[in-house]
Amino acid sequence: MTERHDKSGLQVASELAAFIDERALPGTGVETEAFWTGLSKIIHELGPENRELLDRRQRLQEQIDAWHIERRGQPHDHNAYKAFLTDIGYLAPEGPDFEIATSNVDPEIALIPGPQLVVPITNARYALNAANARWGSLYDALYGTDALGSAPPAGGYDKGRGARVVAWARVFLDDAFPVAGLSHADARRYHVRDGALLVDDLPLMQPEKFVGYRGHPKAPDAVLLVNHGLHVELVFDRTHPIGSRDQAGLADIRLESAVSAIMDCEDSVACVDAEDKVLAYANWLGLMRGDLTAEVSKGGDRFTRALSPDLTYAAPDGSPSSVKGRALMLVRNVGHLMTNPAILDRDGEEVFEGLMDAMITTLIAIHDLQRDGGNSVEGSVYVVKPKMHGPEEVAFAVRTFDMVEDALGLPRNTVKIGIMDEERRTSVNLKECIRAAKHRVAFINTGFLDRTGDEIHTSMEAGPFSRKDFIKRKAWIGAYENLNVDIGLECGLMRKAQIGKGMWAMPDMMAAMLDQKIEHPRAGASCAWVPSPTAATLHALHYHKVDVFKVQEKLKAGGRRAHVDGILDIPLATFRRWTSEQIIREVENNAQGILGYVVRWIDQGVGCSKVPDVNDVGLMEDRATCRISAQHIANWLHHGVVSQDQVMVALRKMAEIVDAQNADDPHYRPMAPGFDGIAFQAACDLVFKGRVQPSGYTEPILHQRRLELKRKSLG
Ligand SMILES: CC(=O)SCCNC(=O)CCNC(=O)[C@H](O)C(C)(C)COP(=O)(O)OP(=O)(O)OC[C@H]1O[C@@H](n2cnc3c(N)ncnc32)[C@H](O)[C@@H]1OP(=O)(O)O
Ligand SMILES: O=CC(=O)O
Ligand SMILES: [Mg+2]
Repeated sequence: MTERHDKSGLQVASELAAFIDERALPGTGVETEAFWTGLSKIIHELGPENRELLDRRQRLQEQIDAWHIERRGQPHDHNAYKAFLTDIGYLAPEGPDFEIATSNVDPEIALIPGPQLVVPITNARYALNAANARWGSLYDALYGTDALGSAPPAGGYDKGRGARVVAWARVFLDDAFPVAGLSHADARRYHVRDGALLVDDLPLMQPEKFVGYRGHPKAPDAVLLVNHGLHVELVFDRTHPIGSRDQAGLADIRLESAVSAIMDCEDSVACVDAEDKVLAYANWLGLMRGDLTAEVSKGGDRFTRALSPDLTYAAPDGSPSSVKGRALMLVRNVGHLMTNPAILDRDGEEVFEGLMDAMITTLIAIHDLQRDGGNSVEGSVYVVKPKMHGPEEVAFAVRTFDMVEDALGLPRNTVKIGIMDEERRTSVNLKECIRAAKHRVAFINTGFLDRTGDEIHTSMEAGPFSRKDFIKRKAWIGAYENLNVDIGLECGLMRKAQIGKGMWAMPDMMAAMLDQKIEHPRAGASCAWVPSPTAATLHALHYHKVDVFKVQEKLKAGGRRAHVDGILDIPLATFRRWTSEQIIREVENNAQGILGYVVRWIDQGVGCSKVPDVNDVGLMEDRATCRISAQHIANWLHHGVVSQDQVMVALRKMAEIVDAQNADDPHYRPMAPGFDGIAFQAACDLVFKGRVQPSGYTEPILHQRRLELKRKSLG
């Protein structure tokens, strides 16, 4: 039984109440009474509206289901479908042109295209690493991954591999910072004379790209360069193992990498109650106060990880200068769907978690607003709001933050919103969604993973979908990605807000990422998601190659390339000439991803995992990828592509494989041979009850099953 305190009519779990009263509020200038009264007002005034929005989602889904059921067996009539979606209000009329009016936006959001790292906020060690991933070693990223074609060797330093890394990095320098008549590969000396960088004795072709140095101008310890807004630090040290072998003494090339980082309270975490929410909020507090630390033991060493300081330099003229040492941090709140038992309302009902997140994460960010040299130099708070369906839900988020600002005494529009374009009703009404947040919007982003899950769920009754990999190759996704950029540009996001693209979900496949993710900046994205600091460093190279603002200018001049009609093209399996092996392999692949993810979520509270697929490629799995896999099996089950028995056989077979994959984890509880644990049951629920989950989300089942496990372990 949770111990609770009455706070202005709210029944608040005591650990959350203590956290707010004793840790979050002090130092913000917000009175305890004002906070709880404000939260109570928000919960009681906005709660019913929140519920109504969810009911509307449900009603629309039922209408869409019925439309497809009535027409089963008939050819799809696109025009009739579109007219129907307009009639029921799923497709809203598009209003006149406008430009966003977001103010006080930090340069990392408005002016510096670059990687955006996402990290589960409940893991302090990773969260600190993410904040510090503003800077990363190019040499390490190339040496320590498969980026140059082969996996890193075990054992000591491989000189041949090191030489290849150095040569590759010199080509990067030649591309980004050319010197007329000299390759960086042949350079022997970097020095500063009369405010200019000389490589040997030659200037850069674009001398303005030299922006600072550390140490003596004649033999600097570091040189700072900038290209397309991203900094590059050349580190010189002739005593360093690498620098000592380098003719110019170049020991490393450090790249400005994760320009921004999303501290995630949503799909990469497992927060089901007050205990979990306090962990998430406490880490956010540490980041906003700047005093978060984590004890790390690694490779036999133990050390304390803290936030990196800014980097200080002399500008070319010798005056002191600095560059940010940490990524600009955004916080992802949960969406409008879930409730959480951490707080009960005056009727004893769980409150909407999104309202709680809005108030508490903003309160915590006041610690940053009140200090210099912290996160936002512009005095803004950046909240990423996921899984919103259409303009009315965006408007609701805006009103929520209006009330939060009033309660916390913050100037209007202090809170900026990142709109995840990851539900179909948002994609098809994107312009109106942006309009609804025109004073707050700091980014739009194509969260294609959730978006794929919603694609399947929305049209569940339309027929069987293509195999997962083929869904990605159909017309809808190109239209969705293009229209997101086109509308973002049309609404004036260029140089005011980010236009972002989605996650690279294969964390170990860095060669493939280097090859493919350049398409994101080429498509006009000013940021795109990466799963790790190393991926951020490698993805940064793409923004050195592509001048995103030039691309955006060209795209803007060209107008819209895609239309809602393209987005509405449902990626059903048209020919269905699958062999039974292909069908089983598809189901097993999905089952493996679900089980590998769910077993750690339920049993260990880990919200994001790397899970091998059937080809043994480690995939980043979070709630959104789980949503896709579960919805996919649910869709094939519903249309008789596979039977319930076949799915159960696949789940059991893959559970054994997942058990074997986790054999080295001392905390792991195998699912086989009993298949009667809560985690296995949760995976079965996700699949067999997937069709009736709200929008196909996995949260309700995951939360319920994890709470069940927590209750059980407490006896
Ligand atoms: C659809 C969506 O919503 S996508 C958004 C949600 N997804 C995410 O947030 C992905 C975040 N990424 C992760 O959680 C992890 O990278 C995983 C689970 C994919 C892989 O984790 P692991 O197997 O532990 O990674 P791996 O062993 O390769 O690397 C661990 C090291 O990388 C660091 N690391 C890995 N991911 C991150 C990250 N996202 N941020 C910061 N550091 C990270 C760790 O701190 C650790 O370094 P350390 O020992 O110095 O602390
Ligand atoms: O949140 C991101 C997604 O792809 O979903
Ligand atoms: Mg998502």
